[in-house]
This record gives sequence, structure tokens and C-alpha cells, in this order.
Amino acid sequence: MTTKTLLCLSLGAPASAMPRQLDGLLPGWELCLAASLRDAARQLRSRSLSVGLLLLEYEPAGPGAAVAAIAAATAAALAELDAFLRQHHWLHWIAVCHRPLLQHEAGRKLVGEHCCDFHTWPLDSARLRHTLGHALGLAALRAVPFPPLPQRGTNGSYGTSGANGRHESAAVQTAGQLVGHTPAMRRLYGQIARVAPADAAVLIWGESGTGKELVAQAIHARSAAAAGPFVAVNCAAIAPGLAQSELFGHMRGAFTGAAQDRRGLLESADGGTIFLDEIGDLPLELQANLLRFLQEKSVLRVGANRSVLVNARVIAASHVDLEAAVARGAFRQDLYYRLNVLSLVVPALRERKDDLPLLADHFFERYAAERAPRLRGYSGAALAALRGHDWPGNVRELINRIRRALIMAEGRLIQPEDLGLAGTAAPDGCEPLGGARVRAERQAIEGGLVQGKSMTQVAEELGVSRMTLYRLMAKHGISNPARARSK
Ligand SMILES: Nc1ncnc2c1ncn2[C@@H]1O[C@H](COP(=O)(O)OP(=O)(O)OP(=O)(O)O)[C@@H](O)[C@H]1O
Repeated sequence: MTTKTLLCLSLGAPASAMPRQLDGLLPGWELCLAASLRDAARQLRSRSLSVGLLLLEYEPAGPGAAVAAIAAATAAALAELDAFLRQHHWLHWIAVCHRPLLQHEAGRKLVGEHCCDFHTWPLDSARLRHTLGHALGLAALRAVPFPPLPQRGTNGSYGTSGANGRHESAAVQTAGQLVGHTPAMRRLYGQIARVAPADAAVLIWGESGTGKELVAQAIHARSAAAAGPFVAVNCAAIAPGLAQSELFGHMRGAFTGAAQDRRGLLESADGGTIFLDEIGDLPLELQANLLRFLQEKSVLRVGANRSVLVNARVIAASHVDLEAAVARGAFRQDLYYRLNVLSLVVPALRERKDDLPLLADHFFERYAAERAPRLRGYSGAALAALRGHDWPGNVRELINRIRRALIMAEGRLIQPEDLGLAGTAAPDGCEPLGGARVRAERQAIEGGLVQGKSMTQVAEELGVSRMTLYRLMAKHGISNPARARSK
């Protein structure tokens, strides 16, 4: 029997009340309990969940006090919840509340906008189970690997109304959390769908802020381990002295301060995926241990004399050239080969500028709670400025600029200066350097390949290693002509 998992977020009542309220109500469901928005966000980061039950315990002050008695504190809590639900809109939410909450405008709006159904106390448990089963079924339908991509209409529109009157079609909303419809992104979606079911390690390369963690999440969500945890570790952020115990765990007394046995991050990813971001920053000593884990699928806690079997898939990511790190002796070659079984390249934003309007609309909606209500979208000049910029910080930079604009904009439309991009729109007839650079790179590779030379020769002439040549070919979607000829 497959496990039915549910996030239960209870607000407005003591955390201890929740297990009691749900006791015996939902047999066959595994409940992930969260008593705060922060707690819920944490659960959503570490698990792949598609259905959420919102237990809204806000009660009026007393009988008859119904509508007016929803205190200011409750209104503030509802506003905070509204922002949270906007952020986690891909979940199917079902609300359980007291009837008076629905007589209050903020409560009614929140449930109406974010939830696919609601129930009031006292609960009809059979109907609740039916609703939850239905929501899970809908979520499973939606989880079909990357739904069809949005079709650009004749007027350049994409579906229902987005920030610029463009449509954010259902496809955009649900392609995991990755947004983009350019050939480069479509190629990436195809690669994600292909590597997800395999059990091998995956290495993701891409500049900082391109979305490597989202790609890792998308692979996890489509893998056989999707119901298990997704544990993300930033190798660059672990304190050097603690790295061994953080990753592999420790036994009580193993070192000063080890007051009890503690499992490491690898063990907590058992049954799921461990995402090792900035893998190039992992100290050499730990690289050896990680290699052992990849070979033996077991971990030895610090101070332990027996190892524990752990079944976790490893997805690693790097924004630095690991091959160069291997050449410098900063990264183990055997680990590099072990991790690089399946590799993906996430394209930089400057290489897929046709995604900018879609991404801009997406973040306009995602951070809607931060914007002034009068703000309607982007001016033509702002869209041109987005296109004219080179995006060294990639999607993360785009998010930061849009969030700044949502707060700073004074008019009804975002202007280039709100984005901090005044004067960056590409003047007619002059191509921004980023685009020109990418095109030149592609032409040089294609030029070398068509002359029937071996990959080693082409790599030598271009002044890069063979691995880098393969990586660049994947980035530009250039296939190996020798392989194509032999088909
Ligand atoms: N294609 C995309 N669609 C929607 N959001 C995206 C996309 N790519 C990136 N993002 C968002 O951009 C931000 C940065 O993405 P992420 O952290 O995955 O990048 P990264 O490549 O792992 O960065 P770093 O190398 O610095 O760790 C996140 O908020 C992520 O949600």
C-alpha cells in the first residue's frame, strides 16, 4: 500500500492540542505535524508533500461575538498565513475552521483563495477523508513529469492574466517550481525526466543562482524516493571542525560536547535524496568518506565501530569547474568520476533571455504580498531593461531586483530605475556583450566540430579539456557529430 502523506498545519491553538484533535480521524495517513509557519516551511523543504490540512483554530471571543470579535492579532496572523500560502501555492490546501471565521472577510478570502475545500467543526471525518483522498489524487495527476509547456499566443500572451496581461498558464505554475520555456530549459526538463528514475549519483553544474537546487528538487520529486526526505546541505557553509559529525553523525562521548548519539545529515536522508551543494568546498578528508559512502552505501558515525546502511541518492552541485579543482589537487579524481555518472548543466539566465518575461511575471505573483496594491506590472521600458542586462547573479539577482522594485515603485508600472537598471536597455542595433559572448562560444565549438576532427583535437584547438568541451556542448545543446554519424 502506498503511504498517503499529509502536512497538518495548526494555527491558533496550542501545539499540543493537534495530535488529540486528529487522533483516529485519518487512519492510513502519515501526518507531518506543524504548529507554526516556520515549522511547516521546514517540513516542505525536507519532504515532498502535495496536500496540506490547515487547522484554523481562531475562535471568536464568545457566542454572538462572531464577526467583529476576530481580533486584530488574528487578522495579522491571517495576513501572515496568506503570504505563506501564496508562497506554497502548489500544495492542495484544505481548511478546517470554526464557522465564524468564514463570516469574517479576511477569513473567507483566505479560505476561498487558497483552499480547494473547507470543513467546519465539528468534523465529519468521512467527508474529510474523502476530500483529502480527492486532493491527493489531483496532486498525483498534476505530478506527471513536466506538463506541457506554455504556448505563446499570437499576441505573445501565455494564458490567464499575469502581471502584464500575460497568461500564467497552469503549465507554468506546475512545472515543479522551475519556470522557463526556452529551448535550453526544455532540454533541461527532458534531462531531469531522464535522470530522475535512475539510481546513480547526479552532478549539476551551473553558475551561482541559476536554480541548481530547484533542479535537484525536481529530480527528487520525480524519483522513486520522492516520498522520502530531500536533505539539502551547503558544503561551503558547514564549519570545518564540525563537518565530519554534521555529515556522518557521532556517538555519545566521541568528542567534548557530544552529549548524546546523533545521526548525521546523510543518515537523515535515508530513503530519500541528499543534495550536496558547493561540493567543491568539501574538505579533502571528507571527500574520502563521501567516496566510501557512495561505494558502500553505509556511514560510520564519529566514534562508532560499526557502520549503518543508508539508502540515500546523492545529487551534488557546483558552480566551480570541478575538473580544474581535480587538476589542482583540491578535489579527488575518484570522487569526481563517481559523482559525475549523470551530469546536467543549468543554463545561465543571459543564455535564455526569452524566459525573462515569464520569470518576471512569476516572481511578481510570488512576492505579491510585498507589493503596493496599485502596482499592475512592468512598463515596456522595464522589460527592455531586463533584456539589456547581463545577469551575472542569474535568477537570484532577478528575484532581488524584482523584490526591490515591488517595494520601491511609486507608479502603477515598474520602471527600469525601480529595478536598479536605468540605462541598461539595449539600444537598437547593439547586442549586449553576454549574448555576443555566448554566440561566439557556440560558433567556435560548432566550427571545430564540423571539420570532422576528433574531440581531443577540437578540445586542444579551443584550449579546453575534453570534459569542458563536453560540458560546453551540453550547455549549447550541440550533439556529438561522431555519434550522430554512427547512428
Ligand atoms: N527556473 C527557475 N524558475 C523559478 N525560480 C527559479 C528558477 N531558477 C532559480 N530560481 C530561484 O532562484 C533562486 C536561486 O536558485 P537556487 O538556490 O536553486 O540556485 P543555485 O544555482 O543552487 O545557487 P547557488 O549556486 O548559489 O547555490 C531560488 O529562489 C530559486 O527558487
